[in-house]
Amino acid sequence: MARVAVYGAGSWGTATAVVLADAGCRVALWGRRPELVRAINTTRTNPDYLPGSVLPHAVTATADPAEAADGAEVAFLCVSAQQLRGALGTWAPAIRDDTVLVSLMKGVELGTGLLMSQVIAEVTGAGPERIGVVSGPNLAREIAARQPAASVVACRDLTVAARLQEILRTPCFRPYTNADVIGCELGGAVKNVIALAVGMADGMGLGDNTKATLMTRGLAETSRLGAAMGADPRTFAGLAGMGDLIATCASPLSRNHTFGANLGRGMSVAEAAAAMTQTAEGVTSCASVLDLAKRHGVEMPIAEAVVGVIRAGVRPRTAVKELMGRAAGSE
Ligand SMILES: NC(=O)C1=CN([C@@H]2O[C@H](COP(=O)(O)OP(=O)(O)OC[C@H]3O[C@@H](n4cnc5c(N)ncnc54)[C@H](O)[C@@H]3O)[C@@H](O)[C@H]2O)C=CC1
Ligand SMILES: O=C(CO)COP(=O)(O)O
Repeated sequence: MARVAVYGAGSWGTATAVVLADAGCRVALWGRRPELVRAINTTRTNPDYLPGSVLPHAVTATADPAEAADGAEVAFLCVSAQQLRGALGTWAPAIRDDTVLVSLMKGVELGTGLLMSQVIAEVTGAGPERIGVVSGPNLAREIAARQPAASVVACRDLTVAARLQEILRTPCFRPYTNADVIGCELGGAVKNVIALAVGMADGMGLGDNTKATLMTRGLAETSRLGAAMGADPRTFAGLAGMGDLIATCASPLSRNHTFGANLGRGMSVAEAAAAMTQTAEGVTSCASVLDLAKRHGVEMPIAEAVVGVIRAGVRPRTAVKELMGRAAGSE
């Protein structure tokens, strides 16, 4: 039985712990707050982040990073993207040198423009053969309810990706391997920004033509950035690209979509933020995505419009007018 650790007992860390336990692993789930850890171990649920889902007995929560790391073949990392660097700095001394480090996150670090795999490499010094990513259309509540879904496990070393695939595979969760770590991470991070835009469209009462346009052109700008960063263009047509974009933009369960919809209905950014109890990564990562685009000389008009709304107080209706007023182009 593989022993694994999941660092971060939020909604996705907890849902992934369920998948891993279903796949036959013994799972140590690290949580920051001892009271939540106690609640998870005594009620077999995560009342704060995944209420209603019963956790398998193979999942044990702990607030001690060393206890979580003990004997772990893989450490899955899942806090909000801007918190990874600091949190990993505290976990890393407890984690063995041969443990594979896997990001479950979908964001880009502000200031550095680094993807989560790159932050992991920088903080721990781990090589690419020890760093993986899981990304795909995986809304936590549907995964925890064991609805059939697929995902991508990416690692530059495909032997490691195949091992991760084995560790995560269940009758309800089907991971595909990919060596394109950067493409998978970009697909996940940028779709959150596009989901904010689609949410705004929904909130403004706009229909399916508008949303399809945002999703398709959003994927086009994601692919342009990916090409400039050396990603494999095929990744964006797959689960970590189009798949996740569709799920997130279509689902009322998506926090990014919800945040955008609240803005579209007329809430201010502060009001929309106050209405959230969980992470909507696109709200912070939109600025780092746009920063990456500028560094690579890539045009990302939808991401730019989202940054305008979130950071500069542009009204969503004005952002739509600006997008529609851009110079005509070819597809
Ligand atoms: N929820 C979902 O459906 C999915 C989420 N993701 C990604 O997973 C990442 C985490 O998201 P969720 O689990 O959904 O967020 P969440 O808001 O449910 O949980 C965030 C977790 O991070 C912890 N945390 C925050 N700051 C911390 C710090 N400084 N030190 C230690 N822990 C800290 C919180 O206590 C909480 O456990 C995001 O990048 C998100 O995009 C990816 C796939 C699906
Ligand atoms: O990444 C996700 C689904 O794949 C979850 O999206 P949200 O973070 O918008 O809820």
